[in-house]
Amino acid sequence: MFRPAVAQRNPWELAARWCYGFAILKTSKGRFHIMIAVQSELTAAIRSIPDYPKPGIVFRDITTLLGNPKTFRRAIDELVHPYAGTKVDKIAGIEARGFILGGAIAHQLSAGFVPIRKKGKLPHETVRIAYSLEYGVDEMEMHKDAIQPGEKVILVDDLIATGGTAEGATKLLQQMGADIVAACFIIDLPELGGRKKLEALGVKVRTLIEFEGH
Ligand SMILES: O=P(O)(O)OC[C@H]1O[C@H](OP(=O)(O)OP(=O)(O)O)[C@H](O)[C@@H]1O
Ligand SMILES: Nc1ncnc2[nH]cnc12
Repeated sequence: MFRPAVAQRNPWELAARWCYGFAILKTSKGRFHIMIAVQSELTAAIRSIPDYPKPGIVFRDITTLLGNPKTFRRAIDELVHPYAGTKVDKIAGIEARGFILGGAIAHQLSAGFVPIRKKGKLPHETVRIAYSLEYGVDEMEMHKDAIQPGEKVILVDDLIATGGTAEGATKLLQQMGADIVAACFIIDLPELGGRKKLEALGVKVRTLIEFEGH
């Protein structure tokens, strides 16, 4: 039977719904403010080094963020919170800085950790892929038995620039049949278009802060 949406509802139910909506609004607004504060804190904790490793590149050095217990914890908490309480089987970390973040995230989510390494470093049977990055080309690999088909995996690295590295890692994981929940980074260099590369492969991208330029 047709029921007008509002008129026949109990006024107490309407009031309860209104309060609930207000609470959500308040909470998300609160979270928005917290996020801006966290973003400034994380941005300030990163050291920028011009012309490293090549002229024209501003190297975004996260060692300063990692060395500060408060900002290291904040970054990990922010990367973890959307997945807290959800089932994640493995965190795949990209060598080298993705290992530091990925290990901490895996611990928080009670997930396993899978290293994606530069070629020639892993001792057992591997799958390998060539990839290009902002300042060169290389090859990366992972152990063939590191991921079982259908496992839920989060890919982690410190920074996405051209997206060549993360794209290579995504392709390796997809080859192994991983169900990639998301790819997470502290830093995005949006002008270099990495996010779009991953999204074109059907991967959700989550980043905490952005820097202009290279
Ligand atoms: O989006 P892209 O253009 O591919 O660049 C991003 C990659 O570059 C950096 O690693 P780097 O290659 O410098 O290796 P490292 O962590 O071993 O120093 C960074 O940690 C990412 O892995
Ligand atoms: N500008 C940059 N800073 C740090 N790591 C990077 N990897 C690619 N580009 C980078």
